[in-house]
Parts: sequence; structure tokens; C-alpha cells
Amino acid sequence: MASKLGAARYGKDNVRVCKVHRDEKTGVQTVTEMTVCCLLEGDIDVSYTKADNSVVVATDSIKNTIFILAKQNPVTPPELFGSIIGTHFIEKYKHIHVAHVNIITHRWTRLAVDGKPHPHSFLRDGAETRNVQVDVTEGKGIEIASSISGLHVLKSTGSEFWGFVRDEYTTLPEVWDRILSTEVDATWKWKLFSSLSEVKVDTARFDHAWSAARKITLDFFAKENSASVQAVMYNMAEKILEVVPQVESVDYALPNKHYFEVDLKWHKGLKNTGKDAEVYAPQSGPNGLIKCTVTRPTTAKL
Ligand SMILES: O=c1[nH]c(=O)c2[nH]c(=O)[nH]c2[nH]1
Repeated sequence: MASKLGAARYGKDNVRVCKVHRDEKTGVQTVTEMTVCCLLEGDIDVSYTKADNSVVVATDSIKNTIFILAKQNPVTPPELFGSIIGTHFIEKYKHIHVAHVNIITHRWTRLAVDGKPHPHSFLRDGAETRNVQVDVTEGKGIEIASSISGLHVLKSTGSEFWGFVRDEYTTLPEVWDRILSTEVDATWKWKLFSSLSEVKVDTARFDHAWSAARKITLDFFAKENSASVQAVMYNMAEKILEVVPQVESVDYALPNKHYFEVDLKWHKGLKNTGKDAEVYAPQSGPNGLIKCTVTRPTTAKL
């Protein structure tokens, strides 16, 4: 035998689900739109190696299950719904041992009409999404990573970058004032949950953590006189760890979306650099990409 199956998982990706919650008393409706991916692992090798489909739960059935579970259960917070989906598959099928569920929740923010929140109209206010990766493993528990991505931010001052390595490869000037712009990708990983019931104990913690992570990210971005993307993202991550005790690590991945000054002095001596800069050229690429993982200091074992 020249080869063996090293790893295998399969399932349905891009399952688009929208659930409308209707409050009968108030008439207020709420919409949750998600894109779900659900991949399964287990004793499925023969479907790859022996063309034996008897172990295959069809990806079409996986899609059907996601819709049925969305009807029968709350779909928010996504950490809970992901845990419900994953737990279903490992409990329903003896030969399935791991379920990997990814949920992207798209924004439908309630419209304000005539100064009042509208009961059933919504606005896609930006590309930002709230995401979860939920990995449910038989005999181990539920691993949850929650994240925000696609949150575009820019500040037009309050950012510096100087003191970096200067050598024969360097052309970048040091700056004490620049535009800083990024698209936030922030992830916070929860301590392992032993079971679905442990996830259910306090589901409000997931919304609180999301609100806190979002607020911390935006507050630090705006308020800190940034020395670099690296320094500001570390401070954000540290603060999230401080306010959400059940989170064990925080990851940030921030592109540095450059806005170049445009020297226009060739045209009648127009001043448009340094303190006179007003017109900039946004760059689509290349961009910096700065990442980090921040964890809690490990306590020494006595
Ligand atoms: O905040 C920054 N970090 C860097 O590592 C870097 N490198 C660079 O060219 N500009 C910047 N800005």
C-alpha cells in the first residue's frame, strides 16, 4: 500500500439561514442571518478508501438538519447555536466523533424611522460580521472561538511610527502623525466547555464578551496615540483578557491599510505633505499584516 488517508472531514459549507423572531405581544420582529459551515469527522475512512457510502450522512442531510435545528432552537447567541448543531451530530450518529461548526452572522441593524426603532425594518450597516468556530469532540468537550471580522476603521491623526530599523533596505520616513486604517479581525478563545449544558449555563456571557471586545477595540483604536499597530493591538487584547475571565487567549490580525501622502509641489508649489497634507492616495496593496496571540501568564506549578 503506497498511501493512507491522513485526515478527513466533510460536510456542508455556505448554508445560508435567516431566522425571524416575532414577539407576539409587542409586534417587534428580529432577524438573524447566518452563513453556516458544518464539517464532520469520525469513522468515515471507508467512504474515501473503499467507495463505501454506508458511513456517509449526506451533506444534503447536514444542510436539512441545520434548518431543522434553527427552527427548534434559539439561533442566538451563535456560540450556543453552534454548540447545539455540533452536539446533535456527535450524539445522533455513533460513528461521528467530531463536528466543526462555523457560523458567520451578518449585520441586520434595526432601522430608526421618525426617530424611533422600527419594528420590522433593518439595515446592513457595514461588512462587519460576528463569527464563531465551535468544535465539538466526543469525550473531550466543546471548544469555542468567537470573533469579529470585517470591521473597517480609520483615524486621521493620533498615530505615529518611528524608531524602527533603519538600514540599507529602508526608505520609509519616520512619522509622528499619519492616517491609521485597518479591518479588524479579533478572536477570543473560551476555556473548554465540558458539554452543551455547560455552554447553556450562562449564555449572556457570549453577548457580553462580544460587546466588550468590540467596544475595547474601537475605544483603544480611537483614544490611544498609537506607536504602531503592534502596540495598540496588544493593549486591546490585554484589556479583553482582563474583562472576560472565561477567555483564555485573544488573537488579532490587523492589516495596515496604507494612505500615502501625495507630493504636489511640482504643481505651482502646492503644499500637501507633512502638516499640510490633506489629499492622500489610499493603497489597495501591498499592506502590512500584523498578528498576535495574547494569553494569560501561566501560573507556575508548585
Ligand atoms: O504600525 C506599523 N507597524 C509596522 O510594523 C510597520 N511597518 C511599516 O512599514 N509601517 C508600519 N506601521
